[in-house]
Amino acid sequence: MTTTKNTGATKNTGATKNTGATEPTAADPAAPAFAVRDLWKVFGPKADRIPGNPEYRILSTAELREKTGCTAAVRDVDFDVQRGEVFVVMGLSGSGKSTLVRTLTRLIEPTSGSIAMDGEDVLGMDKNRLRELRRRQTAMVFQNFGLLPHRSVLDNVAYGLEIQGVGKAERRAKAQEIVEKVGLAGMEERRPGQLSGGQQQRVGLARALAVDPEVLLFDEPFSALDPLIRRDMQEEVIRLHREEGRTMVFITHDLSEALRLGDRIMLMRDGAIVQLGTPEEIVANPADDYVRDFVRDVPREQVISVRRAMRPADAAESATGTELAPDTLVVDAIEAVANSGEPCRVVEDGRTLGIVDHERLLAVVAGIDGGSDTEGKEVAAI
Ligand SMILES: Nc1ncnc2c1ncn2[C@@H]1O[C@H](COP(=O)(O)OP(=O)(O)OP(=O)(O)O)[C@@H](O)[C@H]1O
Repeated sequence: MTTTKNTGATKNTGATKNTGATEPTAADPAAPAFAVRDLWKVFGPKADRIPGNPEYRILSTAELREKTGCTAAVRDVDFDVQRGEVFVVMGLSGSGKSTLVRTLTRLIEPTSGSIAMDGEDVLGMDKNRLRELRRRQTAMVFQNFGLLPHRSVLDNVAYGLEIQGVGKAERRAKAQEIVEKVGLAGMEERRPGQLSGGQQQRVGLARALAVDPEVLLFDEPFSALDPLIRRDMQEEVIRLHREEGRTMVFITHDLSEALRLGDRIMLMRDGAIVQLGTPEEIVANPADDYVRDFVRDVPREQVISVRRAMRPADAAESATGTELAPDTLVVDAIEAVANSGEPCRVVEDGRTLGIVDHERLLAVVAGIDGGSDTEGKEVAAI
């Protein structure tokens, strides 16, 4: 059985303007950027027999491959990407990240399930509508940059606008604006081969931004860059996100990159979701040993907030002492407690939620806070 659920009406049947472009579809303002349900992508012979067959569904990826010759790259995946968030997809090599993200715009055709973008059924889109989705609503940034070697930086950046049919003067003006935005002013006439890796990726980023997409899709864009340049590019993405609030789906296998960029992180293993949560949730409460392995070396105090570290306040404590906001990081709270020489209060809207003291904060640093996700829950004694 190949279940293709209809999670949203197809609002555009591909009516074309005389430019050859399809009228952009009116988005449902309340819908998430992407809503993905029961999604499977199986590669191999007669792939569509796999998702609906309970006998196959319970097999591990390796067993399934052995028994059927098929690879389930994405297995029964459900998630939403909220508008304006940086949604990171993480996992080891072969866990299905690229396949999953490519199914969102049907660069890879899913085997079964449903995908809605802004409430519109992506699997129900015809060819014209799909082209519009790929050219205008989304843009992808790849690891290998994907630049045209014989074109100048400016013309590479303008390329997406060119295939949209935008006139030369207009697209070059727009490209110039974006080139400046990503810090490449003065390099407009160079060829990609005359740029460093980091600069080439800035061109890739600028090309994606030039079409003014709702969603930017990044497939390990910085993994070929050396660490310092990589850091620069991450800062660039954070800055652009802060300035523009664009939805971003970002694939990486680098945890520090995921923690730095992600509003939420989805961890995949063998095509399935192992855990989906904020960086803090994942570091504080890894779902299983696979996730625990990923987060083992994370400096917990730089990710976990006092909301998770606090204990209940007793009557005498609730009115005095230094105040901290609930999202204060433990690393900053340690300094506050040290400076004030006494426990600090976690306060929200004038109400004391709890207390953090040395014991609580050190328990987080030492990773012996019991993975508490309950405000004020007791921690293991240290
Ligand atoms: N066209 C294909 N035909 C057959 N199997 C494929 C195909 N594309 C991907 N796969 C398999 O699907 C699984 C998931 O691959 P995918 O590239 O999505 O993983 P990934 O997490 O992005 O890996 P990486 O980090 O190495 O890029 C792997 O086992 C891969 O071999």
